[in-house]
Amino acid sequence: MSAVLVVNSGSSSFKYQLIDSETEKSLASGLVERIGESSGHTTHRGPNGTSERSLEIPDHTVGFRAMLDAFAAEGPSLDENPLDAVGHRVVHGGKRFFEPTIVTPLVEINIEDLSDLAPLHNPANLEGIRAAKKAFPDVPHVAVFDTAFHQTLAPEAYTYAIDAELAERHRVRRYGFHGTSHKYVSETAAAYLGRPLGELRQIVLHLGNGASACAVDGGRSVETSMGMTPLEGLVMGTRSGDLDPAVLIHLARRAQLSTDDLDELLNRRSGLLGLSGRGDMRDVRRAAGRGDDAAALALQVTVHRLKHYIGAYTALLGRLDVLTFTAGVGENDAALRAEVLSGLEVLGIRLDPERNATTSREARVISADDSAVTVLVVPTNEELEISRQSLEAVRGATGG
Ligand SMILES: Nc1ncnc2c1ncn2[C@@H]1O[C@H](COP(=O)(O)OP(=O)(O)O)[C@@H](O)[C@H]1O
Ligand SMILES: CC(=O)OP(=O)(O)O
Ligand SMILES: [Mg+2]
Repeated sequence: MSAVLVVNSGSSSFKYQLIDSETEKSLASGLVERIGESSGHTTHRGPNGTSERSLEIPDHTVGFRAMLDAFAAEGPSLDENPLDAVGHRVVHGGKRFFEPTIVTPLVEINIEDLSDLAPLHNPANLEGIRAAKKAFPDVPHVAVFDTAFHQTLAPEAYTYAIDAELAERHRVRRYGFHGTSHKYVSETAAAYLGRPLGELRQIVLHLGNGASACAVDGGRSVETSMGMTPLEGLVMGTRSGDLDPAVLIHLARRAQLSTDDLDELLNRRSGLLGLSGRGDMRDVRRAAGRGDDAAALALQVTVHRLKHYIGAYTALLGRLDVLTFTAGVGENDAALRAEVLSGLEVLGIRLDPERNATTSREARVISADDSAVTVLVVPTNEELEISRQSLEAVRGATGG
């Protein structure tokens, strides 16, 4: 059996999955967490169940080694499942990368060059690539970019209304992110409903630690809420999402915040964390349930912003057929889904409370039978999509 190893690196963690190249079955998956802290943690799910270890993981190279140790100790054996490719999630591909791309030294330089446009993500993605190349020097490594799916945005959607020449020189425009997830989820939604992708107008809400909305017309991304960087748009775990750009100017002048301070503030100390002191939605919800006003407001701001985007994207699409929730919060937080959709009957959206409250790991309908818009929960699987695209790239390169 041959397989694809997929690495989804974040700033302080990475997720991985070993996926059978023929059957697409997940042979193993896991998570390496708290990289850079003194007490790192690995979770590995293989053929013998789940195993966990705590150890110091100073960087991604050590983290990658810890993952290989878990494969060696718990299986499945990487010798018995030779790798066709290692697929890497890379968040920012700029204007250059639209396709899954075999990683060469030049590609690495380009990914590094885009780091200032995705400071939480691209440096970590690159560290993961370098660690993986050291461990598997003879296997093709493929980068799959979050930005790729949004290459179909029209100029009026990707252009910011600032000095055109300055914007061009500094690559300032909307790129959009979570594209691998938006693509996978919108295609899965159409297949699940047995309706032609080309005829559907969809909104996908990817609500994880990072969060973004995407309007998908006939399978093409036509608008998305993240912008030049993964900071714009929805309220996220630690990121602010939308705000008046003059807030930055004001804080620079009045609170003497430097550009690095502002970067840190908006990317790492805002969103749910900034509003309520907690960046994890489960903690925010628990606190709100106990009567914590700051947590309740954080939820209200999150919900208000989501309604705003659903309305705007329905208008842009001209009609809405399918609305899908995905990622950690979208898949699991039934209360949030109900809050977001309440009052949206004007758009033809009617939730079925019982269907919404059901927990499941499968794609499912949560709208009422008389809802004009079909509302779904579809678990995302960025790793599966990356493995598919990695195999395509490798087979394309070898003409196989
Ligand atoms: N049962 C749940 N209810 C609410 N939120 C949840 C639940 N389970 C997970 N989450 C949220 O999902 C988020 C992580 O989502 P995920 O898609 O894994 O994000 P990322 O890939 O960005 O790390 C966490 O911040 C957590 O708040
Ligand atoms: C692009 C992005 O925000 O990714 P994540 O949600 O994994 O942080
Ligand atoms: Mg994610």
